[in-house]
Amino acid sequence: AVPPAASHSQPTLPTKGAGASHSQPTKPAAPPSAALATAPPAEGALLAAFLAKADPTAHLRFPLAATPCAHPGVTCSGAAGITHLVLEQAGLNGTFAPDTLSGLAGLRVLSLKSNALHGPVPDLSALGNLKALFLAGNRFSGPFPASLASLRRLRSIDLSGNRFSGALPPGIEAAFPHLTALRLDSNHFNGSVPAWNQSSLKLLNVSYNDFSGPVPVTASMALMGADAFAGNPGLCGEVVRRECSGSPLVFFPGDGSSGSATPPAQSAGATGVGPQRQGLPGSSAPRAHKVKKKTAMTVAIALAAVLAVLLVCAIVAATRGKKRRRPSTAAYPSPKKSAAASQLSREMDNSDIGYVECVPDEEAAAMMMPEEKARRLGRSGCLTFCAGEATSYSLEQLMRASAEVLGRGSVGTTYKAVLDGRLVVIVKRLDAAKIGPAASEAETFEQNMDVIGRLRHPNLVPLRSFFQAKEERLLVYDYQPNGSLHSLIHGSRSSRGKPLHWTSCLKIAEDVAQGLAYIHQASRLVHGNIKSSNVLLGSDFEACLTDNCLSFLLESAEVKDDAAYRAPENMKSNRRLTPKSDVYAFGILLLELLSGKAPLEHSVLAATNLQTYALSGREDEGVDRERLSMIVDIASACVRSSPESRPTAWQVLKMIQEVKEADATGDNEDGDLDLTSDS
Ligand SMILES: Nc1ncnc2c1ncn2[C@@H]1O[C@H](COP(=O)(O)OP(=O)(O)OP(=O)(O)O)[C@@H](O)[C@H]1O
Repeated sequence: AVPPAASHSQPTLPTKGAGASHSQPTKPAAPPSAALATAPPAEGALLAAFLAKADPTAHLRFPLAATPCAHPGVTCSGAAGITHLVLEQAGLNGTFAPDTLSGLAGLRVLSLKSNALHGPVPDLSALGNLKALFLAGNRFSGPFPASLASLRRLRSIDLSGNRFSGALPPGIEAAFPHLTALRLDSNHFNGSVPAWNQSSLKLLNVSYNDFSGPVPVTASMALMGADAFAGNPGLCGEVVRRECSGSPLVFFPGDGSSGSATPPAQSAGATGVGPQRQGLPGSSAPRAHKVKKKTAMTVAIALAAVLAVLLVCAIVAATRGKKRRRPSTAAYPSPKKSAAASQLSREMDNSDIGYVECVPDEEAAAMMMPEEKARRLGRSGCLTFCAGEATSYSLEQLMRASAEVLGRGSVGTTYKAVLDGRLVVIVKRLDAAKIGPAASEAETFEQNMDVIGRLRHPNLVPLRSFFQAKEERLLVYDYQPNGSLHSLIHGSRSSRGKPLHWTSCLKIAEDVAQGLAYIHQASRLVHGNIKSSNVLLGSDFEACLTDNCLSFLLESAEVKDDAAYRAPENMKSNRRLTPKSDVYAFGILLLELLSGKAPLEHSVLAATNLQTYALSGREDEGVDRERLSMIVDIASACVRSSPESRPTAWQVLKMIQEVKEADATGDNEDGDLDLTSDS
């Protein structure tokens, strides 16, 4: 993207605490009294080393080595030494040399704004006290300085108006817990925009880059407005008011149903949307009738390639003298009996994993497979890591992990596994008997997992990696330490649950709506199994949806004990799941959250006064009743019988946020929500 000439007329971030204005070159960064302090002699030398490269023409004429604190732009503070270095519009036209400023351990503010520095930014990870970094308006190039990710005190970062390029490092959205301002505009960054959700964030600008894909739906980012994302033609989503067109999904070719036997044409007609653009379809009908010849051939070739690779791998493994693990003959462990941790491979009672047949010889794999796929398989010993994230454990480590069974859900058994005694993950082992044949077809499974694995949002439990071989399929998720919303609301059997506090309800409702809106807009996916046991609480008690979009795995759309969340249109007719089915389930969840009661069956909904039902058991003190009933109104809109008249997840999110805002400001005037379906 070519940044507009005017882009730098935008206000730049103030150099907080520095007292320096943009138009006042190298003005001292702190009150004069601070300048009386002295920096350790070594700091003067480091500064001199920096300037030797950054200011090759000695434009600044710094009397550095001896008395750096006396120079304009340098502030020192007692034992901390140099705390502020503000060299703005100082004519620096060289490079930022490594091992120079990174030695200023007490540095809190570094501003090199509006110079002509070029080349990469060196490793700054030693600046553990840095709170503000301003490098705007230079010619820095290379990737986003990855070393910044370890500077957890950083609050303001301005890299705008440079020549940085490439994708932002994975996990960068969580690197700065106190982030207040981030400017990356007018660079050449590409890839997806991370889901920053720090409540402290007041300014974010990623405009005029080459970012693409959906703008994540988070409360903080939604506040920024479209301008913050302008000039990235590939961005889409509600925030930039551009529809995300074309689904990256490649599911069962020609099949438009989701766990349904409904013919595709009927399903598509019912919603007016083509089968490739909606939901995660599953199929119980014989695939042979549905798959076109060409696709069948492609699949056959791919399968042959996979088999060939497995064969080559097996030979390689055998010649390397790798030991196969003995398959265990123990029966499936019962969830109750398996409280004590044992090795995951033993818990799983499966020989296929033990074969580790697909520990591929990279060269052999490359001969048989497309380069990209071979690279991925080669990287992780057949564990595929999602969203381009680095391999952080191997299949072997996973198999060695101590594990306990947490439960058996609709698609398989869930284990909590501890890898090498430190990393805790959740492993979902899919049950071949419960998965539809189409979903378990290798190529389809991988493609779907690839798509689902790309979902990254603070309110979604991320799928980190997956594995498949023969009949075996594993999904690895982050462990969420604080239990499920179901346990929180209903308690254990011994302790009767009661409705959660109003502010918790509001926060959880917003979190879940954010995650859901993201799923719907990001890839036009459908969650397919919204319920309180699939809402887990993260380390900060943030609510996160899990089992995202796994409904495509199910052989049939039948859901036994969770029927209450099922939208009426999916009850009998087996119509495929749509975003509006998710909205229905969300409405039921909202009523469950407010009332503290079990989810309401559709058959009794119509005859129930939802306001009385949801609010009668609540004992809120000092809470405006009006707000409570506004949330019930939102839930009522979600559970309307006709899918068309339900709001979208995005509209639901906006309404919840309105209530939350009104609650925070004590505002009574704007109490009316627009609950019409096309609001
Ligand atoms: N990422 C996770 N972190 C912590 N606990 C988890 C995680 N994922 C699942 N669990 C817990 O494991 C248990 C079993 O989950 P599982 O998904 O197998 O069953 P379910 O949610 O009851 O059914 P379904 O498959 O229909 O979603 C649940 O109690 C759930 O709270």
